[in-house]
Amino acid sequence: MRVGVVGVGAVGSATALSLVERGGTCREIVLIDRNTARADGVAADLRYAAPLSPTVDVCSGGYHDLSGAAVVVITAGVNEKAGGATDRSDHRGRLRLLETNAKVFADIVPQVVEVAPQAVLMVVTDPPDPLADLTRHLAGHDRVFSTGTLIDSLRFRVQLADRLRVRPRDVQALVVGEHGTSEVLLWSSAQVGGIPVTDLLGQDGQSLEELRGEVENDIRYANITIIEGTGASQYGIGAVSARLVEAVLRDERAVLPVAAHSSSHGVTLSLSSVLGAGGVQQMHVPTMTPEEHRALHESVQVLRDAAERAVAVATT
Ligand SMILES: NC(=O)c1ccc[n+]([C@@H]2O[C@H](COP(=O)([O-])OP(=O)(O)OC[C@H]3O[C@@H](n4cnc5c(N)ncnc54)[C@H](O)[C@@H]3O)[C@@H](O)[C@H]2O)c1
Repeated sequence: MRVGVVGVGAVGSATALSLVERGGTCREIVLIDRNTARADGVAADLRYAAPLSPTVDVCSGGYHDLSGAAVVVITAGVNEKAGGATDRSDHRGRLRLLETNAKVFADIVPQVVEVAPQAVLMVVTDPPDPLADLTRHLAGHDRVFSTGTLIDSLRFRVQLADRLRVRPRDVQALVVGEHGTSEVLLWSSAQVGGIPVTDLLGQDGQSLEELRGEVENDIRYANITIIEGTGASQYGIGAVSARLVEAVLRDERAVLPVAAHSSSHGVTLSLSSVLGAGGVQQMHVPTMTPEEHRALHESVQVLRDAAERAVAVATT
């Protein structure tokens, strides 16, 4: 199985490393970047690590090398730091990168689809959900999804686990909607060991409202906190991206909060999605309170506007 990664910056190289280290996910990884020297360098670096994993070849190349690829991961484009999207008070957040990265996608997607018409296309570049809508438009097919709110859901689980002093693996918690500032944290269904987390939190004197505010803030702006330290958020999303490629290649039908086009919402958003061969196979709306429904509705409006803008920018 061949997997392509287009955009070999911080996120693309972390994704490729995670693919190599997961082992057995794919047989061949093709790295493409407009900065060909960078793609060559990352491929050479990873090739020397590959003998420690089950058999996998890593190479750099051009779009023609994607022929026969089962999945192409798109991580090319400007990131939050370079694109000026690191201000916590700016509600647009990652949407500030929309216009610039829509133009990058107008360059990349047709070239990918020409050589790999059967490939599932996974969008990581920000803002990933409107760019996935744009990718569907440019590709002319529906085998497109974005990493969506899986990374946010993992962050939610980790933050809750810290406060509950349990391991994150045992916390079930979802974030749905936009991977961005309008995302919706589903507190009402967050559980540990079958117990609502809201029954367990706030027992040490801190009010539940205050604690919720703190957690929401930590998750909504986790990318900025990381960027303030390192310049780019890469390892978490790299691991997420490799895990999602694996779910597609193995036709796992894994239930994960990733984003695909929902015909009932008329836009790409994260819900409880079933991921396997061909990408997202089903999408289900989790049980929510009326307040959570309202917040999701607002997130959908944000995403619809952004998707329209992305298509307009890329096609004019
Ligand atoms: N979905 C998520 O949860 C998530 C998490 C972290 C970062 N991101 C996003 O991922 C993207 C990449 O971030 P990064 O930190 O790796 O950026 P980066 O600047 O390190 O790398 C981007 C790479 O894209 C390449 N590129 C740009 N235009 C190209 C084109 N037309 N064709 C081929 N290659 C091109 C650049 O040469 C560069 O190597 C950003 O949009 C960032 O915001 C998303």
